[in-house]
Amino acid sequence: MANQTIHQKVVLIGDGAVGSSYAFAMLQQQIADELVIVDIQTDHVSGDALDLEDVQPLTGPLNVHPGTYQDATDADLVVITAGVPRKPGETRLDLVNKNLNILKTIVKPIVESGFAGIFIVAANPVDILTMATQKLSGFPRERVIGTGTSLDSSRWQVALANRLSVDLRTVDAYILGEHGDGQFAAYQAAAIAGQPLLAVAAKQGVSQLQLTDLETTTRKKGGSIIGLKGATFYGVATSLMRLSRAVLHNENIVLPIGAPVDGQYGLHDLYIGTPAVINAQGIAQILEVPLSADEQAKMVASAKSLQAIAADALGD
Ligand SMILES: NC(=O)C1=CN([C@@H]2O[C@H](COP(=O)(O)OP(=O)(O)OC[C@H]3O[C@@H](n4cnc5c(N)ncnc54)[C@H](O)[C@@H]3O)[C@@H](O)[C@H]2O)C=CC1
Ligand SMILES: CC(=O)C(=O)O
Repeated sequence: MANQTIHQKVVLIGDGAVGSSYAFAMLQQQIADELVIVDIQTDHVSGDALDLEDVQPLTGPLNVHPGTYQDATDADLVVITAGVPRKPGETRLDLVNKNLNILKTIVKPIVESGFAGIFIVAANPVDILTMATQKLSGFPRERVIGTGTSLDSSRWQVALANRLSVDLRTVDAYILGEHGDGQFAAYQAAAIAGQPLLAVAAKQGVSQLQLTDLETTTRKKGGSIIGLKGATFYGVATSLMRLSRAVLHNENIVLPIGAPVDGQYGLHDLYIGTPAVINAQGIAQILEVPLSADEQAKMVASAKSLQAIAADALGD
């Protein structure tokens, strides 16, 4: 990784709601030394960089400034949030062609800059765009990370903590599969303070049907927020910040991501939501969550739907 020990540099592509929230989170958390922001709306980026630099006296130095794709030449991370967001009633998959065309204009000049770091992708449909980033860049798969079901897992953890009245930090539970309608909760492996989720729920009189309703609400939460305020951004921006920290601080931490499965769950040749170990090399290890037969069938169905879209959009 370029300049890992000397000067950590991140290039953010896309300074909209998600991108600017990510930039703010990076400044709050003091994660890199330099943050370069690139967007076709150049005046907006200039204004945002000036606005963001005033955070520094109260947090600490992080050189934030506008830039170009050429800035990726010595960057450790490129974070892609550029794209058209989902409109009310639109699915993430409706976005595929629009955002694929935008992605093509980004990845090529980044690679041509000599970038030798790690890509993190959040633009939707994120599983397809992450796969496309890997293919267009020709980078090793472990150096291209998608946010996958990171946001969905956060939503699920919040929902479980609220429903079961437990401290959020004791909830160990993941949403797997597509970041979209094909996602599902992995119940067998889920735990609250080390106790199986299903046992804790049963003890509190919460039925599987009620958990399934909660899972449905979680799946629909993005759409609900978009219906109310037009977009969602704080959750995924924080997922991006957390992933950035895991890479830049070489954390070896397990996080839910969009991962390039290679035999896990019997799947190959796609990015899909599952936990993985993240460190300075990118995806150090993809973890396979133990699934029930029903959950495994959902994983395969989710993969099939993503592969069909990838075949249409990417010609695979
Ligand atoms: N993976 C996830 O969990 C989530 C993903 N998203 C996705 O993130 C993406 C961004 O969402 P928002 O920030 O809300 O959208 P936004 O419309 O606020 O921002 C998008 C930004 O991309 C910029 N842009 C467009 N084409 C560009 C190009 N060729 N080069 C550089 N910049 C370019 C636009 O000028 C704009 O500033 C969308 O695809 C959205 O669906 C949003 C929430 C959650
Ligand atoms: C927009 C989006 O992908 C979400 O909030 O889940």
